[in-house]
Amino acid sequence: MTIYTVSLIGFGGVNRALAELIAERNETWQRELGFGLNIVGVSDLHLGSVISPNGIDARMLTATRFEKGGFANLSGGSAEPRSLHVVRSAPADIVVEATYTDPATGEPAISHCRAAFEAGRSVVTTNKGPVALAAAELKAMAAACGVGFEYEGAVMSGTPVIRLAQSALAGAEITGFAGILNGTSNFVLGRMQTGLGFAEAVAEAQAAGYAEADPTADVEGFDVRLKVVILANEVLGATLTPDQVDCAGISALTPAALAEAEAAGTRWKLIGSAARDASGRITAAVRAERLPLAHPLASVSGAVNAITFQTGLLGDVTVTGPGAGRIETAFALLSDIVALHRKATPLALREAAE
Ligand SMILES: NC(=O)c1ccc[n+]([C@@H]2O[C@H](COP(=O)([O-])OP(=O)(O)OC[C@H]3O[C@@H](n4cnc5c(N)ncnc54)[C@H](O)[C@@H]3O)[C@@H](O)[C@H]2O)c1
Ligand SMILES: N[C@@H](CCO)C(=O)O
Repeated sequence: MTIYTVSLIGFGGVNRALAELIAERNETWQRELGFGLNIVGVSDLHLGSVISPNGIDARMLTATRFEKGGFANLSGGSAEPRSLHVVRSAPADIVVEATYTDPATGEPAISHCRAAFEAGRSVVTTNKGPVALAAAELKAMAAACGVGFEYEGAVMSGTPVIRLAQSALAGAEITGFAGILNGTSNFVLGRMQTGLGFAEAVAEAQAAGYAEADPTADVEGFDVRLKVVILANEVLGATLTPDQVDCAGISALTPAALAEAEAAGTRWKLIGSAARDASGRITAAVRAERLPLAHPLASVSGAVNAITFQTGLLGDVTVTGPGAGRIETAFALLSDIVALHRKATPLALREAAE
């Protein structure tokens, strides 16, 4: 049986949810997936850090209400986050990067990834920054270091999109995509349709764990712009950077504007799209669009996302599912670890025979 040791970098909604899944399902995973997970390091800006080569009890970690700097009370703990130290020194096969997404710099996550690869550790991440801003460099570095780099949760949370497009749709001749790629803004639009104010709707999305640390990224389209860049580069072979994608969000829409659209048989949605034209040029955009109610994306509600891939051989292929949420996104991390496990196990992953 295989046990992978993991370090959790960032212990907010998503990595805490992964720890909960480990606490509840590790034995099932060992039976059904062929591996289990053992947490050997955790760091968080607010809580501090802890390294324990023999493992940290996931149940204790998730059941304890830690105060600021509270990891100092654990054996091997410190009130300081020391994230790079944890990445380098905790004996993890896999670093799970789930700190906040910085849409401008991708930091500190890019540095965490680089340090992990240098230390011979694979990385799985839900952080859009490193993937949108530095994927080419990081993929090359991971390959050179003989480790893995997976990031399915960077787009549409736990709903499979990146691997689906790259694997299951390989050869289908994808020429473009358009979709609802931000759970928070879609949730906010839906709540505003019921008459709730913009600020109250955003607060609800934050409480549900959908929103970014700075929800401006959700409602102004910056989060979708990162996802469009990721998908265009991963699926269409583009080399886009965020500044090449026109971007507008939903903050100018009022409940009255939404109601007026509805009365006219249309609905506002925040759409991210990219397409390759006949000359091979790829263009991409993020903007609120007024869709006819019969449009397949018009009925996608709440934090659900949906994307339609335009393909040469299959026509349109639409995938829909959760686009945000703590457990949903933790599942994406699990799916990344499954992918590492099945990829003939990168060099840094150790097997512990029982
Ligand atoms: N929540 C979702 O639905 C969702 C879905 C897909 C992707 N994501 C992405 O996953 C990541 C995590 O999301 P989340 O909802 O858990 O966010 P969160 O804000 O709940 O947690 C992020 C945590 O990272 C910590 N942190 C910040 N800087 C750090 C550093 N330098 N070292 C260590 N810890 C640091 C913060 O203290 C916080 O606890 C983000 O990048 C987000 O964009 C989230
Ligand atoms: N804040 C993001 C999380 C998923 O990337 C959203 O609402 O879609």
